[in-house]
Amino acid sequence: MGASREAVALEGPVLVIGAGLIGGSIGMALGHAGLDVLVRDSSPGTTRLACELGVGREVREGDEPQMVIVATPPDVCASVALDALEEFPGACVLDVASVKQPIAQGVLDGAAARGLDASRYVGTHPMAGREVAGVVAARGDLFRGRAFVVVPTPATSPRSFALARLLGVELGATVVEIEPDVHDEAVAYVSHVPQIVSSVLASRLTVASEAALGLSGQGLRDTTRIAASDPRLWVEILSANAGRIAPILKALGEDLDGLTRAFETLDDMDPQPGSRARIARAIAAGNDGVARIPGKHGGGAESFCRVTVLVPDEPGELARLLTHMGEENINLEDLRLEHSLGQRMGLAHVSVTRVDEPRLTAMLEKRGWARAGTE
Ligand SMILES: NC(=O)c1ccc[n+]([C@@H]2O[C@H](COP(=O)([O-])OP(=O)(O)OC[C@H]3O[C@@H](n4cnc5c(N)ncnc54)[C@H](O)[C@@H]3O)[C@@H](O)[C@H]2O)c1
Ligand SMILES: O=C(O)C(=O)C[C@]1(C(=O)O)C=C[C@@H](O)C=C1
Repeated sequence: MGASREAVALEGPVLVIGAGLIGGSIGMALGHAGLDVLVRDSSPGTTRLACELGVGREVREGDEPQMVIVATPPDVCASVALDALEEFPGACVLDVASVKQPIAQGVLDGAAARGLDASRYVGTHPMAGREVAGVVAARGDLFRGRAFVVVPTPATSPRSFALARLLGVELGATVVEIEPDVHDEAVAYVSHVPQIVSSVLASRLTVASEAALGLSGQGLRDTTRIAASDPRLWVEILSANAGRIAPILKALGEDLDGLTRAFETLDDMDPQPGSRARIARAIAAGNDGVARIPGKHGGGAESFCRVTVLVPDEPGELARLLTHMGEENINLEDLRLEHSLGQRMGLAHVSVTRVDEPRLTAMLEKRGWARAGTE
């Protein structure tokens, strides 16, 4: 498939079906690039909201999209894609779901049964998202610098494949081609099991005391951010990849059982030899695993520099820091706050481009802000 590419341009119109976080973010990015973006959601109110938020415009009679992007939950992707193949006979139809094999199979089987042209279908998966759902959380720069996986089926035409690649490029992402089952095995490791572990870990906090939670630092926040994800969406994603998730969870369970035994014996008056070594091995194996993740923050953030500034916990202080940056014409790329109840200082993690970093450092010094580190 990769070898035979046609000269084709992504010109639009592009119809986005499913105007949530991902569909909305794609629409915003493509609209920003000057394409005519059409929006359709099963909820008419969401369609209107998406249009008001700048995702695109509503579909009009006679519209003939060049591309249809299905950004609905995974359980309905295949049927929505099949309906789109039927409704728009000139369009390339793709989906962006987090699992690929069952959807590809559903489209191929459905197309054969309904006499539709499956060569116009191609699966994709932008490897970027957020823990919040819905179009209100959409951002046009969500996919910049991230992987955009293109997952053709044996039926996908070179034209559809080329258009899907062009979509990834237009989103500012790095295009990667993978087969459906290889994709699903990969995301079980890098996305699905991490989601489950984060959720299970965070669920332990429901029995922790208020006093304990008041001590929460960045370690807990780093490991639980995605525990805020939407259960309705994730039950569909995870159940569509159950066979690949189960063995990884089983291995994880065995690791946890071994560690549990080690901690139980360490707690005895006469601990068994080897328990400390077992714990050390577990932490060291984690070092090995994390060292294999390419790029510290994943993709695009590499080009940013994160400066941590101490901000007094007083009204208006954060606004004062941002005003100082604005006055020096330093563009804020991202901002994350770390602040725990009862602490007199908060940490503002301010991301700027590497080019802006020296000016930010100089400004902080000049205006008397304390810096707690730079990454
Ligand atoms: N959230 C992420 O981090 C992420 C990242 C990459 C890919 N994905 C995939 O993108 C897809 C959308 O996820 P999301 O996070 O944007 O979800 P979301 O809940 O924010 O949006 C889904 C939208 O689809 C609409 N919808 C549901 N059924 C529909 C139908 N039959 N026809 C038209 N619209 C319908 C909903 O009303 C909603 O507006 C999923 O398949 C998901 O696996 C999600
Ligand atoms: O960063 C997040 O919030 C995500 O959950 C993104 C994430 C991921 O696991 O990397 C989640 C699901 C998607 O299918 C793709 C991306």
